[in-house]
Amino acid sequence: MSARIEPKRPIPVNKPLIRLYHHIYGDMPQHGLIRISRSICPVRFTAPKRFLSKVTQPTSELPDRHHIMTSQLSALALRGLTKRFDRPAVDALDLTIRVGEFYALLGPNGAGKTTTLRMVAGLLRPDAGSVSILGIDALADPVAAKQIMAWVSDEPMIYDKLTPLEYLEFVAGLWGIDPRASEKSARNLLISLGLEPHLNERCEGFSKGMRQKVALAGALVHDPRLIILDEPLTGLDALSARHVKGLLQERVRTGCTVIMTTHILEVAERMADRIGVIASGRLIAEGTLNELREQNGRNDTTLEDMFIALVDTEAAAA
Ligand SMILES: Nc1ncnc2c1ncn2[C@@H]1O[C@H](COP(=O)(O)OP(=O)(O)OP(=O)(O)O)[C@@H](O)[C@H]1O
Repeated sequence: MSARIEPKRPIPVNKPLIRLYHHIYGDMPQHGLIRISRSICPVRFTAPKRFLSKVTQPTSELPDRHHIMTSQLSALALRGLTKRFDRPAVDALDLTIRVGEFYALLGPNGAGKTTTLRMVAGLLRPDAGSVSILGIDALADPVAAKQIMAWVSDEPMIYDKLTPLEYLEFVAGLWGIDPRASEKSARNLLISLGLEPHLNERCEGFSKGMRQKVALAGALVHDPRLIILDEPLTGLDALSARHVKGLLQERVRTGCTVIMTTHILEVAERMADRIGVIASGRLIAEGTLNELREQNGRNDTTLEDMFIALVDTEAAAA
């Protein structure tokens, strides 16, 4: 059932909104910041100009697309990245991902994948080490890093009082993009994910898979060059998974870099240019599928067999 949002209705500040806001601005919103203004671009920020200027002002260090494609920059370089909770979760991790790669980060439960990606996305402070995103020191300049990066968590962060189109307008507004300029690409993005029949329905009635797709579309609104996804295909039906995979492959074709964690090894096998396997917070194997096969002396084996053998060997040595 379709439920249009009434114009000029204030949006209460709630948890998903706070998480989204915090992710982009690294700060907390206050009550009354957000107001729906007009039906054509219904979602507007009223107060956070000081934050908007942070994300919209061109950063001189921000590399342009041509420079990214022609330089020797890494899309992501982690050096000695370390995070400890009660024990080490990420242990002096070194990882380099090239521009334009589709990289699958694999590992058993608790290996440190999400913790690594949360540090890259600026949601968790490392105890030690460095994070460089397209040459930008993400720890020293997190706002500049976020301008060129998308983070899609395994728990979709969407504001479900809005329709998908309004949500994307809202996110575009957070990035300081004129909603009129972003409307067409937002619509196309949602359609490419199979959400056309639901463009004007409130997200609150959506299934988990539909919410995941809206969250993915929202993360791509500012045209990021590095897309980081934590388990993006879990819980998606076959058609939805195909839509998501198609969208990610399309982005890679246009020069974006994608880093994805997944437990669905067939997806990594089919889609990834390179695969990294981590266990106990350390990289234990990396390469193309064929390189991994060569390294492990298993010429015709599946990724699943290789993964299980690698993880078993690591566990036995620990
Ligand atoms: N906020 C936290 N507080 C305490 N321990 C944590 C926290 N977040 C993660 N950990 C611990 O850090 C380790 C790595 O967790 P992480 O979520 O990064 O693993 P993962 O590889 O993403 O696992 P999964 O495949 O199950 O999602 C685990 O031992 C986990 O219990």
